[in-house]
Amino acid sequence: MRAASVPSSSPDYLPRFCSRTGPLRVSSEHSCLEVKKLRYRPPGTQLDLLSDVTLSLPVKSFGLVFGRSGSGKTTLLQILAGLSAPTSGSICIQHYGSDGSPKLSPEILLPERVGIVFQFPERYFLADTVLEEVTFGWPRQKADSSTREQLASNLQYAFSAVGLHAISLEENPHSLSGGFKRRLALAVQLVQKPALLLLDEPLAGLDWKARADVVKLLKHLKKELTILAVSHDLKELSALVDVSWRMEMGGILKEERLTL
Ligand SMILES: Nc1ncnc2c1ncn2[C@@H]1O[C@H](COP(=O)(O)OP(=O)(O)OP(=O)(O)O)[C@@H](O)[C@H]1O
Repeated sequence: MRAASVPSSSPDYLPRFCSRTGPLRVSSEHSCLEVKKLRYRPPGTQLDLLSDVTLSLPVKSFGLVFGRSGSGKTTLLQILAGLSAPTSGSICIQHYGSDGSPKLSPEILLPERVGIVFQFPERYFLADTVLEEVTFGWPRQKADSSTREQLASNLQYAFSAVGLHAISLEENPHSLSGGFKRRLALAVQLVQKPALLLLDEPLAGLDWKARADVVKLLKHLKKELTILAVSHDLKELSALVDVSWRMEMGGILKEERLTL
């Protein structure tokens, strides 16, 4: 739960975040995705693509990273998704008590708990049917009954979360409309029940109707999920954004309120 705006004299240990309505703090028991001093220098280079990136995103909220092309936004998502190892720094979930102090040690966020939807995800569809696309890589014969039940329940959750019920499971993913392809790409990640969902330009390449549908869907999803998106579509996503950061050239991240 988020409390109203607090005076600047509030203790530093209370996590604050920037929103469209001004500085807010989280006042009851809560958890945050916390990225601390993340630095990334690709092996064999002398160039830091990310420089001491630090951010805090309350769970079940929507964070947005924006900034110029080439500033390092996609690199940040790739590191958070575990696709490349950071040179230094940490990525954790920290739980806080109602007094604002950390409870227990931070929980390291493992890559298997992070879902990522790349830009133009439909280009990476592999299967001939919607069902195969969502269940790609699942155990076929050897799963025991409790695993099968869990997988079925995850499938139900993912389809219901993205509103894919109207689509036949036998449909070819490539024959879906642009908006439904994007829903399918989200379902492929949601079926893994991620603790963090990363989105790279979630509206890119969609027509106005599909863009509005995806915004509506993300608004619904953020009630249950922690979402961090990278986008240039600030105006359309602004209604969803709880915290925003500008990525500057050299991979320097600064919290900054959206001004539209
Ligand atoms: N492995 C690498 N080695 C060296 N430079 C790299 C490597 N990967 C990316 N870069 C460079 O790092 C910079 C940041 O790239 P990145 O794709 O993260 O930027 P971006 O902010 O997402 O850009 P865009 O908005 O155009 O997608 C770019 O200049 C890119 O060319």
